[in-house]
Amino acid sequence: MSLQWHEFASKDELDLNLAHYIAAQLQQAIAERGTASLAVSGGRTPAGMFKALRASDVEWSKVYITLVDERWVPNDHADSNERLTRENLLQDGAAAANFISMVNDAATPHAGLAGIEARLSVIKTPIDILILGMGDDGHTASLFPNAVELEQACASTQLVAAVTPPVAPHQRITLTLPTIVQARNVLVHITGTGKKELLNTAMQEQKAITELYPIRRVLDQVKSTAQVYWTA
Ligand SMILES: O=C1O[C@H](COP(=O)(O)O)[C@@H](O)[C@H](O)[C@H]1O
Repeated sequence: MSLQWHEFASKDELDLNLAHYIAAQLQQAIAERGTASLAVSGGRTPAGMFKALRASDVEWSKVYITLVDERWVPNDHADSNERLTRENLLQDGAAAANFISMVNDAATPHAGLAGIEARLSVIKTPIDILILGMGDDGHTASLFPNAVELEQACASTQLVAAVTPPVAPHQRITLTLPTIVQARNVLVHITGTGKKELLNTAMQEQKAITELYPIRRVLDQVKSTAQVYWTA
């Protein structure tokens, strides 16, 4: 496993550079394979990058977009990663992209899982570009430390798994670790000195640490060189 760091002087600079890179990768995938697949994270970090990306010159109708993970809430809920993506990325030219939602009408993600798995079959794997965030507890996607479903989600042969975060709100659905690490291009998008320190801690060579932080488990198994996009 190797990590390539890109550091920026401001959030605007990070958002523009990351969006520019993703747009170029999407166009390259379209040129090579006819379509491109993109999996995006939610949370507080990506909105600015989404706005920059939607302004990029990409053949959006050839792009298939899904989420890295979703909170099990209606898609117009304030905490919905789909709502964040629709409001900030799937606008203007990018509205032509094909979006695959990660929620359905089932009462729980466990009950809805088979339907979401089937729906995601339109996404070609390995996913071309996959953008990870990281929480303050070292979770990435919705692979949470100490979640009862964590080991299953890290070993599953399925695309998605249902997860119950021990502390964070809402049950979740997440791409499984094997789905994530097979992606052609894995990007980690984080901001703040706390997250930089946390990621450096998670990457230390101690077995207890490797097992503690899901971000480490993922980055240890990524097939390509993962790239970190960071600003203070
Ligand atoms: O709950 C989630 O958290 C992580 C990190 O979010 P952030 O607000 O700290 O940027 C995010 O990557 C994930 O998609 C989301 O569901």
